[in-house]
Amino acid sequence: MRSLSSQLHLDHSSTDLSILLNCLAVACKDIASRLQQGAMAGVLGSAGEENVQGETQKKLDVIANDILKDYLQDSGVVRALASEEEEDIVECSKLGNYLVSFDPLDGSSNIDINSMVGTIFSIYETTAGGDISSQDFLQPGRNQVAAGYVLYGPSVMLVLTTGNGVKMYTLDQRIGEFMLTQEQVSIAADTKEFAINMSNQRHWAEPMQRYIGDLLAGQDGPRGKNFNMRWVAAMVADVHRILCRGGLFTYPWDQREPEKPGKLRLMYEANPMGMLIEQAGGKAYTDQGPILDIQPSHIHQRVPVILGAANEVDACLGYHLAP
Ligand SMILES: O=P(O)(O)OC[C@H]1O[C@](O)(COP(=O)(O)O)[C@@H](O)[C@@H]1O
Ligand SMILES: [Mg+2]
Ligand SMILES: [Mg+2]
Repeated sequence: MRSLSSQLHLDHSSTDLSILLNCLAVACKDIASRLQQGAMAGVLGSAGEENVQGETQKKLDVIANDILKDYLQDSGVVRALASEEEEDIVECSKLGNYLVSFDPLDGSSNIDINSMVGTIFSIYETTAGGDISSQDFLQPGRNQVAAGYVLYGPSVMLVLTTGNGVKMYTLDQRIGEFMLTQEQVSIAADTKEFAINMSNQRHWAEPMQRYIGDLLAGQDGPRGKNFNMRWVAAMVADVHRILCRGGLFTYPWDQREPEKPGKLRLMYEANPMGMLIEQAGGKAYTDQGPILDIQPSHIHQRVPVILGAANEVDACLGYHLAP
């Protein structure tokens, strides 16, 4: 069995990138241990504050954010970070060569019901030595040098790409190490499973209404096959299922808040998941084009997301192109 650090060494990741990835892994082990304590440590429930997105923060959103910030600031290799829970970027080390964006706890509505949550991260290189600003973060997802997530489920898993496929690691709790458990993750091009929050159906655009309507029609409809549906309400867990057994995930545009073109955040949800999905042979799009080609305009920008099995993403996009 190979540990994360041995694998990073074999992958020829630059030393600084290995330091950064190991540092993220340690921070997530710390978060996992707080989650495991749950109600016993008094960490459940609301923090009584709102984040920059106007969402009520859970105590664990704040705790996970602080843990990641502390470890990354002390790593010596991070120039600055951006987080869902921070309005502005946070400067780290002047000598650092990496920019890290993260969602400290994805799926936080699951915390209080002891269901799955995760940490999602996206890494860019930077040469910005002097002043650094949020502008330095506004690079297309195509420029990411690494992306991944840690899923806090029945087992704790790290899923990582450094641009050469996707690997899965499982935390061996006895020795406190992430061990390589799947070397080549690959998503089948076809699927019979989709993930969407159906309660928003009436708010979607007409092409998405038609597409999902045809999936629901099953073998009697134009698709000629029955589809199953799953929704964990944590993108990290829904994407993990897709990497494990295929499927399509979408959080589409809807008309509820016209100034927000989607719910999911580009820099620390859509881009890192987009890189993982593409690296596993799937597709990651908005209704306009590939997520990874978007030129971001804001660190907290939102986008519609359609990702997963390549042929099914194409099928969904076909409805958006059709007259
Ligand atoms: O509650 P909804 O509308 O189904 O939204 C669920 C989506 O919201 C998110 O939870 C947003 O993430 P946060 O918990 O980090 O805010 C996604 O992970 C998930 O796909
Ligand atoms: Mg999230
Ligand atoms: Mg979050």
